[in-house]
Amino acid sequence: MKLLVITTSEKPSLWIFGYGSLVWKPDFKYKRSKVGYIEGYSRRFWHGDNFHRGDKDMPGRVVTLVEDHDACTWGVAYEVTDSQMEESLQYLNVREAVLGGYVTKMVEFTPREKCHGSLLALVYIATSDNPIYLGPATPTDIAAQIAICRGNTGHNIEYLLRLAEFMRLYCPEVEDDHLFSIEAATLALVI
Ligand SMILES: N[C@@H](CCC(=O)N[C@@H](CS)C(=O)NCC(=O)O)C(=O)O
Repeated sequence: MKLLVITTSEKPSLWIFGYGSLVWKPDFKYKRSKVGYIEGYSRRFWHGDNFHRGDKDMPGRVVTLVEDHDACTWGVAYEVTDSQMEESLQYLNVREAVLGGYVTKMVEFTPREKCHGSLLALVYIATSDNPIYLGPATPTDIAAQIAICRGNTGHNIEYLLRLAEFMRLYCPEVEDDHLFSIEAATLALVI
């Protein structure tokens, strides 16, 4: 896949859009970040995770993007420049692609600050032909799975609650029924 590296009078750079664990744990060096959204996708807990938040016997549930013409998904875009580009892509290739089953796509990102125009950004998406793709389930069933799964990086509950916390802190105006219904159902199970 060809990446769109933006070359300006300053320095070549690449924007990477995160909408799941990347919003609260990018774990790579970047020049700056912007909160904003991409259009035409919904965020769904429909991807399995048998490494970070689950294992082969009990895969956890993590988010991916599904095409949805009328929807938009909020997250964070990170700008990486110079050596940060190679370092971040190498790191994310292992974390997202090799261990997570995500593939890359270029999408149009719109920052919240309206004074800035839209940007092209790289995003990691797990498609339905992915071997660990779990697909749709009710919030109750997704919660029951998240409540009992953990993996090499930690509990699946942490993954869910950190994402919900990000949305409340940085996107308080956004109504994400899918995310918050799963959060409520999970907390009802564990508290
Ligand atoms: N690609 C999405 C989702 C990324 C994601 O959650 N990937 C999992 C891999 S299955 C991950 O990195 N997990 C790390 C963790 O759970 O702390 C994003 O942009 O945030």
